[in-house]
Amino acid sequence: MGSRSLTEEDQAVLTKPLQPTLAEHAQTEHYCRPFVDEEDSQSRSKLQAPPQGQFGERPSSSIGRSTPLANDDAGTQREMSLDSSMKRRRDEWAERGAAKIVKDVIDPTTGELTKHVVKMGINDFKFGEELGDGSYSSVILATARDSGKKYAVKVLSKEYLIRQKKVKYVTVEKMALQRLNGTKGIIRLFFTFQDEASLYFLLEYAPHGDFLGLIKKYGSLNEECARYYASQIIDAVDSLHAIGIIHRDIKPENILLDKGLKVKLTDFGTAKILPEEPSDSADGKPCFDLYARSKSFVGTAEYVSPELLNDSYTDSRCDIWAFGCILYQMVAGKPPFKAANEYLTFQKVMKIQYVFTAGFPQITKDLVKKLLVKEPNDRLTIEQIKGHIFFLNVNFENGSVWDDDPPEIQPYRVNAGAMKPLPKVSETDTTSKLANLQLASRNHTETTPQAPIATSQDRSVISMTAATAAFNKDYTVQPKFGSQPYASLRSSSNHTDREKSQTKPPKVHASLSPPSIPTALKEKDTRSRSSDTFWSYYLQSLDEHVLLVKEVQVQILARDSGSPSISLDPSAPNCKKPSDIDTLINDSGKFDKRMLVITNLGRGLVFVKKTQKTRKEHDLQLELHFNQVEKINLIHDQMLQIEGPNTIFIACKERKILMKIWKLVNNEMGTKPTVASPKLDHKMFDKFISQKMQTTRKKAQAPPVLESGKLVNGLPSSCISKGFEEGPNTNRPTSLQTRSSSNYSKLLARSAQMRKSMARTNEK
Ligand SMILES: Nc1ncnc2c1ncn2[C@@H]1O[C@H](COP(=O)(O)OP(=O)(O)OP(=O)(O)O)[C@@H](O)[C@H]1O
Repeated sequence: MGSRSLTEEDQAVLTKPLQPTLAEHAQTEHYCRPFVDEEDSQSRSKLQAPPQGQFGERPSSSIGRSTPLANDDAGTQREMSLDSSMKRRRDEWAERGAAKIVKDVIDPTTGELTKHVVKMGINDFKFGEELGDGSYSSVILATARDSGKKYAVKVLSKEYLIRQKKVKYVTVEKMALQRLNGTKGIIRLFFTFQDEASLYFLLEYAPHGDFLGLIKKYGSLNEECARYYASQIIDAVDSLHAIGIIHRDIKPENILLDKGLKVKLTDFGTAKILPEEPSDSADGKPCFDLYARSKSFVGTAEYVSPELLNDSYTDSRCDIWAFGCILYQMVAGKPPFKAANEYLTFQKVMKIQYVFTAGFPQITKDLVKKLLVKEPNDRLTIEQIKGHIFFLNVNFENGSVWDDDPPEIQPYRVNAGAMKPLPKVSETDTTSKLANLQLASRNHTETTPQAPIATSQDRSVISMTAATAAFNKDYTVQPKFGSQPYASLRSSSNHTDREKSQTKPPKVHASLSPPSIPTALKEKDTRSRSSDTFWSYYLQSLDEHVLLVKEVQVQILARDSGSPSISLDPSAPNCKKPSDIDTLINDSGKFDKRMLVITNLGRGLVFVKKTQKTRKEHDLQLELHFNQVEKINLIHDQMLQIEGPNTIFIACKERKILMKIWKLVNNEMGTKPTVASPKLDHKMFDKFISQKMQTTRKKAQAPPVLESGKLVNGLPSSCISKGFEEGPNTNRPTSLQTRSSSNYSKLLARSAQMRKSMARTNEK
């Protein structure tokens, strides 16, 4: 490696933009003061640049990052062994690569303040621990030798940048940070310098790490903390946009916490710097087109906006989408869109497929719902966000957002206050902030989250904008049919719950204990507390997407006279929209029909209408019989595909529900049923799943594919067999631009095409 491999053009790109001009440095002179004094600077400019071994060697890291070692004895020894030509090159770089800083110096004889230009480079700092590493840089703690002040130095290997064609990101990052210098909530860039092998960004040090670390440490943040940080994040985003910069990769890892635990946005490598538009505004403020579309495939899967995936463009509203994801994550402890791999995450984002965790605070939920909206035009604007009731007591005008100390960091705990519905205001009260924001909310079109799957005509899939759940505590509801626990109903998609359900046999409750019914609903209809009314309330308050609501024919037999059965009636109409559920409820608030409801949280509910007073629901054994089922596929561990005249997909988190259905459908196909034993079922299913998982894992990042030509996660399997060879699925999401973006673009384009052609085939 080394400079010889660089073309002149590369050198020009790398050298020129990264050398701040005197004018640029003049802005930062007051920050430069700690580094040098007059005397030092003179000698320092003559100092030798670091030896090749220190900064010029190929790094051992697989991605080829260059990490400066501490300037220690080892370095001195290596320096002794340098040959003279290397020393000469290094000296040249010390001169050429140093930053020129304008510095105020008091003349000792006259006492006058004069400006001097001094050079600052690698030898002015002592390097310490690595603070973090990104996809194309390492960030190292550096201490100024003279003042002892701490800085974060972002080190980028020139060779890696060129090889990976990332030079433009560095240029963009520098330009964006220079434009933003001094903006509240943005990490400060003091200056940049370079040596033969690396580029260095001298950044303000954020000693409390990144926001992801904070969320992980506490698991989640309570509303007060979430509000405190959300107000800073949105205010920083507002400032960015006001000066024509779109971040495009906002995520918790790119939000640092400074010494006062306040927000500092960082990592502007994939930012979009907007050109200034002609403006006739009287205030003379620069004008930018924040809706100018850009086609770059940048961002991070979990925070990427749906318009980039669906329509291949983004604008400033992608930052608002990311803000919505982060707000959700603060309270829920995990991002709203997360799957086993990026492909599946994209699928969720494209379909706005997310659910609120149990007990998610109402007001925060309202804001998140209005941010995670597919159509960018329907997303709240920053102004509307600041006016949302979530920020009722936050004053964005007087600087208190940045001046106030952070509250004590506490995780979110469900509390009665958080579950209160949004306060109402009168239409006539237009003076208060509350009124404005309520009216703004009213005018805002609420977008219905879409059903997670929508590819096959045959599939009976509907989506439901769920009304707010009012589950004050996590609960386990276990309807008991006969001696066997049948379905475990859980209030959240919480992993812990799931894990528990996978390792322990399910708890058996004596009777079905209902989740708490929202007070408002209780008031609305107190006619009946019968189980069917309960279920209707329950369904309406689910924070889930209903995948299937199907009328069923029920034949209930006494326990001792054989297996009772429930069969899906293929001729019975499917519910097409959520309000259809209401049509199935009669005047006295009871279901007229028998229904099977499958939801995406694993609440595969079978509502069985009691036919005889004497018979209790929990004494029934249920079976599902699907007429003319041709084939049943376990698409992955949470989804069954049942093929036949009515092909349906059933998504369940609860494996035992899938297991039961799978087994019973198999039975319908002629396989002898095994003796129903929940334990046995679990074992069999565990075995099946672990085999499935092993095969899946072997296929690296590719989503599970069963057979070619079959739909997998809503897409033909042929679409998804390639393109995921890069990058492991780590806990810390990585930016997309660091991978081969063409893979994703191609993949998405191909899958869109396939979906279209499948839809056409279905129509025919
Ligand atoms: N100023 C700073 N102070 C403290 N730590 C920092 C600072 N800048 C960066 N870091 C740490 O280094 C990590 C990587 O930094 P950064 O995101 O700027 O690198 P990158 O190569 O641009 O990453 P990405 O993969 O997101 O593109 C951050 O997540 C953070 O933990």
